[in-house]
Amino acid sequence: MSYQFITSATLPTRHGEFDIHMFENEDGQEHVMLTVGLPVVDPKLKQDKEPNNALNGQKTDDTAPSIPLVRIHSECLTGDAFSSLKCDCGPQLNAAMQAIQESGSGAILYLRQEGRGIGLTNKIRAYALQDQGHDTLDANLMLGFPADARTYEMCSAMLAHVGVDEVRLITNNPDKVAYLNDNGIRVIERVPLLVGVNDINADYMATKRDRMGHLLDKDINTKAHHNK
Ligand SMILES: Nc1nc2c(ncn2[C@@H]2O[C@H](COP(=O)(O)OP(=O)(O)OP(=O)(O)O)[C@@H](O)[C@H]2O)c(=O)[nH]1
Ligand SMILES: [Zn+2]
Repeated sequence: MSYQFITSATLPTRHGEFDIHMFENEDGQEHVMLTVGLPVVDPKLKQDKEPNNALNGQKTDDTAPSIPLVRIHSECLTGDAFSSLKCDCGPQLNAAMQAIQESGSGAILYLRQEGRGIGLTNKIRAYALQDQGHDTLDANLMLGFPADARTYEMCSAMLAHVGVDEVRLITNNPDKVAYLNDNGIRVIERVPLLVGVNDINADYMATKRDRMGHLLDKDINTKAHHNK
């Protein structure tokens, strides 16, 4: 699948101003990238790596803070827009936007892969099964879906648009780190992000840790009481 840049504009937010870039694949599926301090690379200059780096004004030295801070965020309408307490997505998105603004250089890749890639209606079907006592992973399997149906293949094209091939990645999900490292984007550092844990989603977080390989503290339940 190929991904094409369509258009961009500025986007002022309560965290600060971002540039918002729109990408589309052949099926018309849209993905969104918010950036700070990352000039667009002229595709005509792409063959020559050194001039691009100089053009970007980044990576002029090799110290970690000059490497852009990047968050790959999968769409979660219920968490991102409706303040759902069933997951940690909304607080994660806000914390990442804030951290990227403070760092002065970075990107949010907002991937339209709602419900770990099964879509919103199927995620709500999975929520209905969770209302009956099944966990997030079993609910997906009971509906005939894999535990996680996402891909990160669009990330390379999106990051190439702003000349980024090394990142400090904000995530607890080792799949994202592995995917980037295997596909030409070097993850220099994984930056953990533990926000938005509460009494309602503590079991969901524990399932992600115990059954889905997420790199989360052992004492999530304790954290729930002072990290709302
Ligand atoms: N199918 C399904 N999707 C869910 C459920 N809860 C959240 N999601 C989706 O899961 C995605 C977020 O995935 P998470 O596992 O929370 O986090 P992650 O992106 O893998 O990892 P981090 O980078 O550490 O946040 C979003 O697309 C949500 O819509 C659920 O119970 N079932
Ligand atoms: Zn969510």
